[in-house]
Amino acid sequence: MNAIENSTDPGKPVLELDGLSKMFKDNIAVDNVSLTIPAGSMTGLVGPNGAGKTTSLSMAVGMLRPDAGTARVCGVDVWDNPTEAKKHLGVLPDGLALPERLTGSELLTYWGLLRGMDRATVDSRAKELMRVLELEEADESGTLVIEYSTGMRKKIGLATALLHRPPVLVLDEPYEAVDPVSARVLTKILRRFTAGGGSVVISSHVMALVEQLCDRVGIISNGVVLADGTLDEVRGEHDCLEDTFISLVGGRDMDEEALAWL
Ligand SMILES: Nc1ncnc2c1ncn2[C@@H]1O[C@H](COP(=O)(O)OP(=O)(O)OP(=O)(O)O)[C@@H](O)[C@H]1O
Repeated sequence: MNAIENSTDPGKPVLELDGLSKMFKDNIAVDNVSLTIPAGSMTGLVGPNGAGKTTSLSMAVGMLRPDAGTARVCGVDVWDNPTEAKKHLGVLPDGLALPERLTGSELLTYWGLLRGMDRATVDSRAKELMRVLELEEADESGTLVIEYSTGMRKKIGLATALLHRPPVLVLDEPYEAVDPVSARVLTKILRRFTAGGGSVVISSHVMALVEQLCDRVGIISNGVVLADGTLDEVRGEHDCLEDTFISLVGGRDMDEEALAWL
């Protein structure tokens, strides 16, 4: 597979979330979320803690069954046809569920073969990913994934998402715990990926990062999408995304009396 086979007509919807909803007991975590992600775009999903970002993304990629609504990737329903849908997806979930008693490159080999990739392609891509993501040294010293730091786990998770070069990447907080040098590398990788026709959805709390990286943004709060569109559309007349975010989500300050014992 190469970038051409995996790219889609620019602007064509590649990820379509329609009316996704999820309740945990009596808590409405996600309430009728609909989002359309066009090919070649980089979309940032932002929202306060507990807003429903992870729940929405988990339903979008077939990791959590919605109570209602549908998710389609490249036209394939994620729940009706999960095997086909997952071929089009690279996913960095919140918290990795990976075999951990392997080195990074062993994990990538296992992952690639499981996805039906040929051995030579898996080997060369795994080697390159390990080098670019600066995990090579850990690999050479035989470090197992279970011994990785939080940031290293994030990077190996990204490598598994990228390995089969899917057309759509869904990454839950990919920059969290990643050092600044690796963050730059990651930005380069994601930019190259979208320049080649790929589409990316990331969740993040860092408005400046989303503003710098993404061309589209969705703001979610209490399980509801409050705004979505191009960065300019969502920012509207505000100077920056953070101002839009606070005006929609509501800012709150700590009252002077709180934590007086500190
Ligand atoms: N497995 C679960 N069981 C019960 N409640 C859950 C579960 N997962 C999430 N929730 C609840 O669903 C709501 C949305 O959580 P979610 O993790 O999607 O938010 P988030 O926007 O990703 O938050 P954060 O930015 O803090 O990671 C929260 O109220 C959370 O407590």
